Amino acid sequence: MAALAATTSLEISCVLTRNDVFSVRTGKAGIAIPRSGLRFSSGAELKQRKRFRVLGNGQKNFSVRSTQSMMEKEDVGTEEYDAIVIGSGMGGLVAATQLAIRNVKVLLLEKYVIPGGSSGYYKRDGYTFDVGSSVMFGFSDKGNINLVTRALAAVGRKMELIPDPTTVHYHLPHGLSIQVHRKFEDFVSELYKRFPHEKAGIDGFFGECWSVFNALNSLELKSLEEPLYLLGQFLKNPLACLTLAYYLPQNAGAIARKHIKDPELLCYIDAECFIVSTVDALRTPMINCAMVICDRHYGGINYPVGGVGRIAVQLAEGLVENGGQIQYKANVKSILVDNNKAVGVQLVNGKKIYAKKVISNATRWDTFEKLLNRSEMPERERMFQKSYKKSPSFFSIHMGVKAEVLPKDTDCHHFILEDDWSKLQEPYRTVFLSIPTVLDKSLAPEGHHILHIFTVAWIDDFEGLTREEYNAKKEAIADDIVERLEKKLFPGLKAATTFREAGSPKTHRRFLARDDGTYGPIPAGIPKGLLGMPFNTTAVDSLYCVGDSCFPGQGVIAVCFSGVMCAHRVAADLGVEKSNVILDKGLSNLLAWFRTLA
Ligand SMILES: NC(=O)c1ccc[n+]([C@@H]2O[C@H](COP(=O)([O-])OP(=O)(O)OC[C@H]3O[C@@H](n4cnc5c(N)ncnc54)[C@H](O)[C@@H]3O)[C@@H](O)[C@H]2O)c1
Ligand SMILES: CC(C)=CCC/C(C)=C/C=C/C(C)=C/C=C/C(C)=C/C=C/C=C(C)/C=C/C=C(C)/C=C/C=C(\C)CCC=C(C)C
Repeated sequence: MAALAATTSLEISCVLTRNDVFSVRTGKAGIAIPRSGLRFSSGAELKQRKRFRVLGNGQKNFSVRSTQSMMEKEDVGTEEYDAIVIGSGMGGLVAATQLAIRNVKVLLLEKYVIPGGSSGYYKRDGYTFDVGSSVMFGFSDKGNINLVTRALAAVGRKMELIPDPTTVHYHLPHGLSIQVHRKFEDFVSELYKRFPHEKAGIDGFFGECWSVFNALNSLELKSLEEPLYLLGQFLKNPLACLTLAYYLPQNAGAIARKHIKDPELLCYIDAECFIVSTVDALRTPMINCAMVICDRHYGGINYPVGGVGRIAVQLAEGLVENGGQIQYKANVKSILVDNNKAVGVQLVNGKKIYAKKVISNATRWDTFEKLLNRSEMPERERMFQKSYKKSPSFFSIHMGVKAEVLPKDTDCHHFILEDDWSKLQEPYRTVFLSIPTVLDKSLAPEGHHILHIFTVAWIDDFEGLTREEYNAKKEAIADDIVERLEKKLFPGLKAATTFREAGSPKTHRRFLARDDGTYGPIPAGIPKGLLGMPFNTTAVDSLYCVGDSCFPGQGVIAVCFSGVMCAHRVAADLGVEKSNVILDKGLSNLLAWFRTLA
C-alpha cells in the first residue's frame, strides 16, 4: 500500500482498500493524526470525489476524499478547492452545503467567529439575541417553497419549531390595527371588517398573490440560469412557468391598484411590502410580495427553538459532516483574478487559497468595489448599480425586560407607524419589534423577555462623530423609541428594562461586513419586477455571487433560494450536474438582454 499525503483537512490522494493502514502528513493546522492506526470504516475503493469516513485512534470521525492533484499543489504550498465561498450568511451557507452534498470540495471562509452573518446571534447577560429578523418564512414541512427546512434537511438536520399564531400585528395611522393571523381566512376577515366596500378588491389582489405562490410552490426550485433544468420545468409544468414568466416583470403596487381604490387600503399594502423590501408596493416585485403574503398562511411562520442563530450553526455543522470545510476569522481581502477568471482568494494575513470557482456572499458593492478592483468593474455590474442602489441600514435595540411589563397575549411581532402614512419610508418613523421569548422562553432568564427593536436609518447620520457623540446619539435615539413604545404598547417599559444595547448602521457595517451597513439592494426607480435582478454568475469567469444582492433579493428564504440556484449553476459548471455549453451561452445572452429591458 502506498504512502499517503494529506493536507490539513485530511485530503487523501490514493486508492485504498478496506483496513489499509496508512501514514499521513499533516499540514500547519496542527491536527494530531497518528502515523498509523487510521482505517476506513467503509470498504470499497476511495475514488475521486467520493466521501469516506476515517476512524482514527480515539479521534473524531473525519470525512476524506481523494484529490489526485493535491500532491503537486501541496508541494508548492498552495491548496486547491473546487469552490471557495466567501462569507457564511444564509446565502453562503446554503450554497456551500448544497455543493458539499454533491461531493464538491468546498471551503467556506467567514471573517467573524460564528456563522450566520445577519442571521446570526449573540449572547449577553443570559439573553440570546437574534442579530436580524426573527420572522422566519420558508420554515414549514409543507410544499416546495420551504427552503430553510430543505436546506437543513439536505445536510440531515431538522429543528424543533414553534408555530407563531400571528405573523405580525400592524399598528398604523388613524387607529388601523391589523393582526396577520396564521389562518388566511381570519386575516382577510380583519380587512373585510375595516374595508367592507373593498371586499372584491381584497379578494382580487390576494387571489393574484395566491396564483403566483401556487405556481412557485409547484416547481422544483433550482438555477434559473441552467437551461436544461428550466426546459424540464417548462415541459413538466408549463402553466406554472408561464404564470411566473407573466408576473416576473410586475410589481405588487400596480397589481393592487387594478383591484383596490381605497387609499388607506393601498397604504396598508405599502406597509405589507415595506416590512420585507424597505420600499413601497409600487417598487416591490409581485413575486416577492406574493411569496411572503401567502407563505405565512400556507406553511406559517415558525420560530426555531434556541433562536434563529441555531439555523446557521446547524448548517455549518452539516457542512463539515458532509465533507466541506469552514474557517472562521478568515477575512478575505481580495479575489484573485487571472485573465478575467477568478482563481482563488487572498486573506488579510496574506495567505492565498486557490479554487476552480469562487462564490462571494458579500454584497455586490463589497464584491466589486472592495474584493475586486473598483476601477475594473465590469459593465454588467455598472448597469446593476444604475438600476439598484443600497437600501438604508437599520438602527437596532436589543433589550431585556421584566416579563410583567408585557400584557397577557402580546403578539410576537409588531410594526408601528403612529401618525402619518407619508412617513412610511422615512428614517426612524417606523418601528419593527420582535419579542421572540413570547414563543421561546429559553432565550431569556426566567421572568424576562427579549425585545428586539429596529428602525430604518442611514449611515451618514453616524459618520464624523467622536466616540462620546456617537454613543450619546445612539442612546438618545433609543430613548425616543422606547418612549414611543411606552405610549403605544407597553407603559412602564423604561423602568422594566434590565438590559439595553443599541446598534447603528456602523455596527451593521462592522459586524456584518456590509457596505454602509445596507439591508440590501433597492430599485433606483420603478423596477420591472424582478427582471433586472442579477442571478449568480458574473461577468468575471468562475466568479459567482450569492445572497441578497442577487435574485430574488432580501430575506432569509430569498437568500436560501439564491444559495440553491448558485450551487446548481456552479455544480453544472464543474461538470457535477448536467449542462450544455451551447444552451448555456444562449440562455446567458437571453437573460442579459432581459436585464437591459428592466
Ligand atoms: N438586521 C437585519 O435584520 C438584517 C440586516 C441585513 C440583512 N438581513 C437579512 O440577512 C440576509 C442576508 O443574507 P446574506 O446571505 O446575503 O448575507 P449576510 O450579510 O447575512 O452574510 C454575509 C457574510 O459574509 C461575511 N463576509 C463578508 N465579507 C467577507 C470577507 N471579505 N471575508 C470573509 N467573510 C466575509 C460576513 O461576515 C457575513 O457573515 C437576508 O435575509 C437579509 O434580509 C437582515
Ligand atoms: C427565463 C426566466 C428567468 C424565467 C422563466 C419563468 C420562471 C420559471 C420563473 C421562475 C421564478 C422563480 C422560481 C422565482 C422564485 C422566487 C422566490 C423564491 C422568491 C422569494 C422571495 C422571498 C422574499 C422576498 C422574502 C423576503 C422576506 C423578508 C425580507 C423578511 C423580512 C422580515 C422582516 C424584516 C421582519 C419584519 C419584522 C417585524 C415586523 C417585527
